[in-house]
Amino acid sequence: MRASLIQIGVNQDETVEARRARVAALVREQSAADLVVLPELWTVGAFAVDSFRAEAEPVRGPGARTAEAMSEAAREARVWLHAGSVVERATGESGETVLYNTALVFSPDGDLAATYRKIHRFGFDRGEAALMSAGTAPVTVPLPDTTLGLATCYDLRFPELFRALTRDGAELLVVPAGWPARRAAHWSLLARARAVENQSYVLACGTAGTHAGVPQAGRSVIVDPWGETLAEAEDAEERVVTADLDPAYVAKVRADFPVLRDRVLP
Ligand SMILES: NC(=O)CCC(=O)C(=O)O
Repeated sequence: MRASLIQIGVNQDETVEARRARVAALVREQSAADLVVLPELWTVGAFAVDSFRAEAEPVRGPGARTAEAMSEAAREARVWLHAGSVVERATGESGETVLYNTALVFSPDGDLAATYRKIHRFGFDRGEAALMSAGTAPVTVPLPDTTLGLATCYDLRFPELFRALTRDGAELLVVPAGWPARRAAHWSLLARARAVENQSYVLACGTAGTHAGVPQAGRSVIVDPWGETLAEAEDAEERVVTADLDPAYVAKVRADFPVLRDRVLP
């Protein structure tokens, strides 16, 4: 199974509309892959919090511009597409507008197979944490040969989410992100840690460029269930990171070194 992460350059000299069209073309170029992954909030920029409200969009129906473009790109390339995340505009219980940081997964037929609303919002009391609502449910997505577990950026710091995904059957943990260069060391370390402790592949796709004055780490990485790095972007330029994964290797690592069996706490 071939996985390609597209480390999108997110710079504010490009309009969201132009970036959406450019990214759709990049996805279509990846027709040799089985699974393509995009980063977090690549339309607007994960740190461009002042634009979140204006760029929010539904994930289905009229006005779902990113979902529509990504569905079409997945169908044309015939790939599973984790399209990163968008600022989702939804309606709350009292009819008010609420925003979520929502990841989208499309099948090779272009169907929206799953959505995941980011559970851990970044910013402490500001930015995303103040503007967006939190998701509440871990999400796994069955593929023909494996199961994806979904997490987004800051979620990477919360091992209990990954353990819940593993309990739910995940074997490929997919983490779109807009991770800043300043904390690049944490990114690489945590991606490998989540792979080793869950004996899973980790596909962690960051952004390139600088948005809202925050230089991005890039360094998208694919780690195998033994903690070996299979492919990694060496910098924060826009590039594609590709590796061949063997879904059966997850079961082999878990059987040969059965640490998950020794869990004591739930
Ligand atoms: N967009 C994010 O979730 C950023 C997370 C981050 O900067 C960090 O965890 O450090």
